[in-house]
Amino acid sequence: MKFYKMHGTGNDFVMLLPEESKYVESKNPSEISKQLCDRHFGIGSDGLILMLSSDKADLKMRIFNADGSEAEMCGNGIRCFAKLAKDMNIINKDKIEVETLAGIIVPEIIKSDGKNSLIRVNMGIPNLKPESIPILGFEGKDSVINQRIQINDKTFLNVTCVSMGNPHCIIFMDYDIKSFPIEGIAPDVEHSAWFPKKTNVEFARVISKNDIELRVWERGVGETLACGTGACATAVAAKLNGFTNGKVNIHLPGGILHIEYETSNVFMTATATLVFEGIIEI
Ligand SMILES: N[C@H](CCC[C@H](N)C(=O)O)C(=O)O
Repeated sequence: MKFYKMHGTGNDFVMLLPEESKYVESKNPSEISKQLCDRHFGIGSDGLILMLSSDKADLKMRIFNADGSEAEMCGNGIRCFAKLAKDMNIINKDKIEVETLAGIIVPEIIKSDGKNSLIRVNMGIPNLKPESIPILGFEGKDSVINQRIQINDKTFLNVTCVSMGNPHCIIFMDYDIKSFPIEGIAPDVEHSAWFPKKTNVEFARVISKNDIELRVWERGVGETLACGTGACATAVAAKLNGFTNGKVNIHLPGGILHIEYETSNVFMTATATLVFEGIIEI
């Protein structure tokens, strides 16, 4: 089976074209994702992305995490998806509509030099309602902004929660997040009873009105070099808390994601890169 290995600011994916995607979908995509994403026994990646036909949009994208769980959306992944669909002539336009479990998402190729493409994505409208994150314990509230929750007997956190179709729990810190041992608390947050569908966990330090430093512990993966929906959710959370303006550079270990958010849709601009292609037996 042919596959394409791609990344968006260091968040890497095994990508399949429609024929292979249909085959995998007809088998057990969750198990296959675990096999292909394994960094020792498989190709190695943060996730598996299927490219499928859609009766609601130009194409349909399904994203499976390295642990086999299916996510609603993937920001870095949809940039890779748009690049691959155009480069392989699956679609012959630069701006496409993609059906996802988070709704119709619209990536647009701004420029491309073959290996790398610059892509701007309309990521849709963030959802702040507790029942949409979902997070328990805030019934009747409109949002969860800077709220204190207890994670375990020794950990209390001030959190802001945002859904980009997938759940995000953002923790703002005012000290060096590079050296902070996020693996010490992130898994407990990811699997906390507060979050019935688990959650992605963001550790953010505001550098200026236009810059945030970010590390992300992703649901179903662990720490990644970048997270597109996480960067969008963090930009929304920072604006809601009055920390930043509408245009924010999110500085992640894998690179910078440029986010625009005023009051409605969130836009993300960054690159997508083809690393290699290959054949694997499954
Ligand atoms: N692990 C995420 C899905 C991948 C999102 C991330 N890679 C991105 O770029 O948005 C979740 O379970 O919600």
